[in-house]
Amino acid sequence: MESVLNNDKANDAFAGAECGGVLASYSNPEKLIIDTDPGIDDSMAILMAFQTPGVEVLGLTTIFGNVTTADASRNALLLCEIAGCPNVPVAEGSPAPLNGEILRVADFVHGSDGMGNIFLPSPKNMKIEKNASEFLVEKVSEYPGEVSVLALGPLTNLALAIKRDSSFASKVKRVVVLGGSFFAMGNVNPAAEANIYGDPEAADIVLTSGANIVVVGINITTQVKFTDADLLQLKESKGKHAPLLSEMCKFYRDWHVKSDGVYGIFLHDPVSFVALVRPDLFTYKKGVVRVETLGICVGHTLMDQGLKKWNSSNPWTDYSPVSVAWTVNVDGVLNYIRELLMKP
Ligand SMILES: O=c1[nH]c(=O)c2ncn([C@@H]3O[C@H](CO)[C@@H](O)[C@H]3O)c2[nH]1
Repeated sequence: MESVLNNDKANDAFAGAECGGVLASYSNPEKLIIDTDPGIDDSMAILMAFQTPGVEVLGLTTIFGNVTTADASRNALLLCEIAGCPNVPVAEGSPAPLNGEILRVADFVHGSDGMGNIFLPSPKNMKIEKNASEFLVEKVSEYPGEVSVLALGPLTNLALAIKRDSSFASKVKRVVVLGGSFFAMGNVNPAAEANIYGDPEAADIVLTSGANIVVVGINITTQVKFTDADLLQLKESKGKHAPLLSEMCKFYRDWHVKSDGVYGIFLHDPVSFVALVRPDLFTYKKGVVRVETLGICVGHTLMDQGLKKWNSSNPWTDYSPVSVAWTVNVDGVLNYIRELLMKP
């Protein structure tokens, strides 16, 4: 897979980004919508996107997961303001999964404000009137084949966009999904990862939709950590958003110590953003992915790796394959994240 940034431009990658990260020299910026439930690591990824030259953030769409959908919209508006891009639209998404039942909001991971209990003042701007699925359909229809979506939360809004417009899957350029855990354990329970668990029906619709999809599971993202030493380096750095992010990360770090015995943090959402702009830092395997929607393994993602010619058809038969991140260049991804977050 090609990098969004060609080599010459990659060398300039951290110089002089404007709002939306678009440099004048980028005649063809990557148009991006971030579907998100911010969330501490979501906030990191969003601020990284705004700082990345060659990436034009068309808007943020919001979803429940780490916080309620209403709080996700508030945090998304705040993040646009903090990034210096207050006019980037925020379209609020579904308050609940397709089956109507929110099983949990992960305030124990992100604090009751979703930002590590730092309780920032309210944003000045308002969400737009269009809802998330309307906004997603509108933008992919306006720029067919040009809009990428970075999906950092449960996939309800994307499933609703697919239901709203049967050509959505063919018009979206690419969807990078942070979700699932492939042949590894989950983070909600042994079977399920939080984003897929948040709306398994939606995830199954999106992953079998035929869209050009890259899935980054937590079997990949948990390989990329900021240790306590990295967090200290972030705090002491001259990064534009370093003071805010290091304040936010305290709560998230303490959760990792309690929950995983990790003295640091997993960089789930930033790693997924890197998969979008530097796909060359990962390898991929293609296969059909289905999601369990019933029983004790609800939310489990299971991929047919294509290792066997099945004797009869099964629930994986005849669906389009997706690209599943298989390996990650940990140092390459960490360096990319450090550059974006720690450089002035
Ligand atoms: O419910 C959760 N439990 C966790 O342990 C956990 N660790 C991280 N996360 C968030 O869910 C996504 C990855 O599964 C990211 O947005 C994390 O912030 C978690 N959510």
